[in-house]
Amino acid sequence: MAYIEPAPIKDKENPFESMMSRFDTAAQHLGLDESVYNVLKAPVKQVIVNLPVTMDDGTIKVFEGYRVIHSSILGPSKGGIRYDMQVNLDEVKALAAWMTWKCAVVDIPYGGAKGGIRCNPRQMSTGEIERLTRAYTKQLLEIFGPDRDIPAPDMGTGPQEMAWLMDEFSRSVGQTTNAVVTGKPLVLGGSLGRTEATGRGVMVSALAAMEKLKINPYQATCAVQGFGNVGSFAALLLEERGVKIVSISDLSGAYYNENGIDINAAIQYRNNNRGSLEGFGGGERLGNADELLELDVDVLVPAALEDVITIRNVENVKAKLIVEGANGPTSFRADNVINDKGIMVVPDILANAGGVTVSYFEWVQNRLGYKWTAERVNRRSDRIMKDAFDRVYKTSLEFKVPMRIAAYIVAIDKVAKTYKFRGGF
Ligand SMILES: NC(=O)C1=CN([C@@H]2O[C@H](COP(=O)(O)OP(=O)(O)OC[C@H]3O[C@@H](n4cnc5c(N)ncnc54)[C@H](O)[C@@H]3O)[C@@H](O)[C@H]2O)C=CC1
Ligand SMILES: O=C(O)CCC(=O)C(=O)O
Repeated sequence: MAYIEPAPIKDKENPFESMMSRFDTAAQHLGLDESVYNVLKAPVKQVIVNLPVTMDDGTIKVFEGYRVIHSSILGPSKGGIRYDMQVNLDEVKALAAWMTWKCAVVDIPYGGAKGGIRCNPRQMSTGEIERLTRAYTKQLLEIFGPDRDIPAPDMGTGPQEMAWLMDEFSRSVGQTTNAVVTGKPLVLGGSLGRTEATGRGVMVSALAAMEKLKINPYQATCAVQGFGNVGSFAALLLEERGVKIVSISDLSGAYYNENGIDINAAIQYRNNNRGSLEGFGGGERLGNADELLELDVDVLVPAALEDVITIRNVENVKAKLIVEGANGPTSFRADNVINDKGIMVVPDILANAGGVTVSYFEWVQNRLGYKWTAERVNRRSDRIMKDAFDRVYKTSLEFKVPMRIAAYIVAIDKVAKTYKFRGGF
């Protein structure tokens, strides 16, 4: 079988390499046959678009956008759109593949995709972001569709961008088509519970893992990197269940309070401060924001970007449990050290799957023309997250592998079996 050799250590990690390394290990455990391996290892479609946008000063700036469909074997492809200066094809390819595995782990009928535009939304006006979003949608009209490829928010995007995307798509097809995108504002057919869903899933999987590790939430400490959609809700919901959040961070820096940070106050501060924790007084500022990753806490929740736990700092990580709110926060070269240190990792494709799960509920509600209560959404997504955790935990015992490889085994097995039954791709 044509497995990829790990590349030599470089200055910069490559998330696609990290994804492939875990995929290869899981494929070997499963004894995946070569033809299926070859089908699953590469994305089915990679689109790069140039997006000319008139800026507020009248100049025209051209942005590069991407949409990668990794697989549609389980159903229409699903995955967020990221606006960030680091967006590049390898990153989007990795994120798209993670969506395939994520949807399979939680057993929802979607394939995997991801999109992104290399831009800095914090330096753009609302009008510029709207024009950029509409230009991206126009270029991808033939890719998107409620039964083809369904985008959602990711880093740097939220309900407003999804609303513009939905509007642009609807105009082009001549009818309101709200099921083309999820993570919409409630008035446009968004689902109750979607905003909190990813952080809520992080909380559910963290509590399930703490139970296995016999960590009492009421005596546990936690540090959360990233205070956007995922990090802030994960922190809030863990705090509500008794966990003391001693440190939080965002682009402005990291903040530490040994008595526990008041997360509601931090959220309010951020909301009134253009989305930033800059100047937050509820904790002392750490000299270097990355110190947060090395704090002596029970639980570490990386909820910002890829490759923050790497071979360079993993020896210093002291947490007993890492729950990956972000996609790809741990590079594959750090895996062995983590395993040797006996740290449990609830991997991204399991821990942050609450978001796509409630996106699925949103799509179902849009197609039914019906709205579920928040109680129904939360009850069903909590059940799905807990069942997925138990499935992965059981597989890790059965195959004697860490939770991350177990999650890939569960996912690849499901996609491979579906592929074999369908055939003919
Ligand atoms: N939004 C969603 O539903 C889902 C998001 N994810 C993943 O979760 C992660 C975060 O996404 P969102 O919360 O949606 O993004 P967001 O844009 O709402 O927030 C990102 C946060 O990370 C912070 N950040 C950026 N660079 C940082 C750094 N170097 N150190 C510390 N903080 C930093 C930002 O300041 C911000 O607080 C991403 O990896 C994303 O792919 C995964 C599943 C679903
Ligand atoms: O909600 C969705 O459809 C996808 C969210 C996403 O991009 C992710 O889970 O990484």
